Amino acid sequence: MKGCSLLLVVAVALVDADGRVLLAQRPLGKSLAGLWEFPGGKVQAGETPEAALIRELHEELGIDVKESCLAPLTFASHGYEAFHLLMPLYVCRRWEGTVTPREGQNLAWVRPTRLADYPMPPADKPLIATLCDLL
Ligand SMILES: Nc1nc2c([nH]c(=O)n2[C@H]2C[C@H](O)[C@@H](COP(=O)(O)OP(=O)(O)OP(=O)(O)O)O2)c(=O)[nH]1
Repeated sequence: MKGCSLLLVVAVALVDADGRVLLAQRPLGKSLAGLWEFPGGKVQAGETPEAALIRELHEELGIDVKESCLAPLTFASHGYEAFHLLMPLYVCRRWEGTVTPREGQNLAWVRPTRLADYPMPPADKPLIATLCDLL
């Protein structure tokens, strides 16, 4: 394939005490607007995936997560038009603070078996089965 750039994005399945997973709706004006995704974002140059995730969770949701509370779960690999997305998905059941939509995004706590009710980016759809099996 010619000129395919790899984009590294890190994301997390935050799981609450009832076993529900947090989804965030992508705001209007962004790519994939309106779709429901796992919190996270792009890994910046010089950053580890874990550090990027901890930073994004603080910025987007106002929570503090320790690296030891992040466990690798699975990953997405998906070819979008403009780039190929490689997205490790961690699981996290422990954090400090209250989940708050700091960027005005809609949030939903969703049972794994109901994830398919929420329209997600194409990269995320194959992750649902794994979440149902492993959470
Ligand atoms: N955080 C997150 N991003 C996802 C998921 N699924 C998926 O395809 N993505 C894509 C959407 C974006 O192209 C990229 C994440 O970029 P980002 O969230 O940090 O940046 P952004 O909204 O400004 O993205 P963009 O408008 O520049 O495309 O990964 C997901 O479950 N969580």
